[in-house]
Amino acid sequence: MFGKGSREEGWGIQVSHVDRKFGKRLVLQDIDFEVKPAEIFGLLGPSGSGKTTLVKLMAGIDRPTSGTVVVGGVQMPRLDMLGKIGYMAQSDALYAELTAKENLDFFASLFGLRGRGRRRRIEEVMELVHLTDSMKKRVSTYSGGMKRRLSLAIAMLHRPRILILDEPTVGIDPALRVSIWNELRDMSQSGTTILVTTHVMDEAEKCHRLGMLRDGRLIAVGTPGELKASANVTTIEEAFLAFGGVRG
Ligand SMILES: Nc1ncnc2c1ncn2[C@@H]1O[C@H](COP(=O)(O)OP(=O)(O)OP(=O)(O)O)[C@@H](O)[C@H]1O
Repeated sequence: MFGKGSREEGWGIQVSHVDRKFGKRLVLQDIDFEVKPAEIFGLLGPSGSGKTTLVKLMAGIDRPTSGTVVVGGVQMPRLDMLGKIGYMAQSDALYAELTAKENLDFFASLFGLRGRGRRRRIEEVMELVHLTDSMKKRVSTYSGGMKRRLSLAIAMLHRPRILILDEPTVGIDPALRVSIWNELRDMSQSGTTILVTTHVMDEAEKCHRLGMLRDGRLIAVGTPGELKASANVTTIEEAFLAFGGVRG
């Protein structure tokens, strides 16, 4: 199911008994699950349920209060893993006064991409997010959706083994959303492990497996089919409500 990447060991993510506290507030509680190599794993949950807090631990930009996060066999956070992970945060980390091309060049340098390969890869990712014609425009003139697309292009630039995307398709129109999901599927088929957060139910259906978060707890994990079957419902939305104990 997961294509040729499934033969490669070690590029999964293991989250083991993770708690994250901010002061006295327990924002993540005993989170325990695994993302398999080359899988598209979706984290689904309402606003404030802890999705961003959890993906930051996996991206290695925060550390758990207790428990462990292991990515590609390495316990996080670890600085030398950052080059192997593509992370797209919810708020865009772009230089507004620079053009898209200058932003891409900057991140390409950080990732050690050089020469003709770098130019080709920049063209590829910009084509993918339909921004080729806006390559030379300043990011300050971009719309919100264009900034999201540029952030996605940057996250994919260095062909990371693990791609962590926090709400990647917010503000992106439906046609482009479809092409981005097609690309995510292709990447997973060629071995990239993808963790994506969403509250869009039809996107959740496209993931190989889902984890449902509610109030900092993982209330269910499984394929979309398994989750619907075990809740005896026909939609992911209903399954989420059933697992949360709040049937509509
Ligand atoms: N640095 C912090 N200090 C204190 N509280 C925090 C901090 N970061 C997050 N929180 C709290 O943790 C909870 C979970 O936040 P988080 O951003 O992880 O949720 P989310 O599921 O990603 O929500 P959304 O979909 O709205 O982004 C929230 O109540 C938030 O206020």
